[in-house]
Amino acid sequence: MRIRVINPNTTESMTALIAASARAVAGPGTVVEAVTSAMGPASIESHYDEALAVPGILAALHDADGYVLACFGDPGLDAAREVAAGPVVGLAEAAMHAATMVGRGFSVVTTLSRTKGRAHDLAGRYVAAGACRGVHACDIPVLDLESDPAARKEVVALARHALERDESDVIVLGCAGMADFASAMSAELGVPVIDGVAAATVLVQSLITLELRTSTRGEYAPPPAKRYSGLLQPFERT
Ligand SMILES: NC(=O)NC1=NC(=O)NC1=O
Repeated sequence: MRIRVINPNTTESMTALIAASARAVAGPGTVVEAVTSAMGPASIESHYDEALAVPGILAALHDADGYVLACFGDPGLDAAREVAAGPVVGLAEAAMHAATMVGRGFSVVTTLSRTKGRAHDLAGRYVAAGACRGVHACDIPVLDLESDPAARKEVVALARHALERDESDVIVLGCAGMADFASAMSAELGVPVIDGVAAATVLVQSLITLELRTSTRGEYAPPPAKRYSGLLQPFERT
């Protein structure tokens, strides 16, 4: 099977990080193709960035049996499900569901404080009330996670604080850029630390194995044919 892992930002080095995390959990019969969005923001740290990341995501939804949206804000997830010919899973969706299966309450450790509301909104959509005990931001910009040597230590310290403050028992990493922190953090903290890239890859792989794809019966039916003009003209559907 082929899983296309889409980095919705335009930073190639993050795509490489994401690819490594996805490939580490892919099964023997699974080919992971990681792609970088051809257009949009260098990183996604606001509603504006999320909005401008969606066209690049939609343009990448082809040539695979299933798709991972490799950004913790799950940008464009519902739109992607209307057009993709295979299952589509977001990082937050996968990580939060996995967290509820290995603990009673999880804390999210994410990047900028301004993205905390989005994480709360997604938790409200994906998991039962009370499952997400808190969302904490390290206020390290997404692209600095890779370049700042102190970043991992700060994220670990914040996760330790979150576990105590929230009385939670699982950590969800709130950014694809933290993917390579998960296993070392789990060993250091003694709790499950969930990387959404790995979780989403395994979930998409499972859905494909179960021969499950997004239902086209109702809300996720293909969009009605219509004209799109200007820069979005290539998205025209006939
Ligand atoms: N909460 C986040 O930092 N989300 C993200 N922004 C990106 O560019 N990739 C992410 O995963």
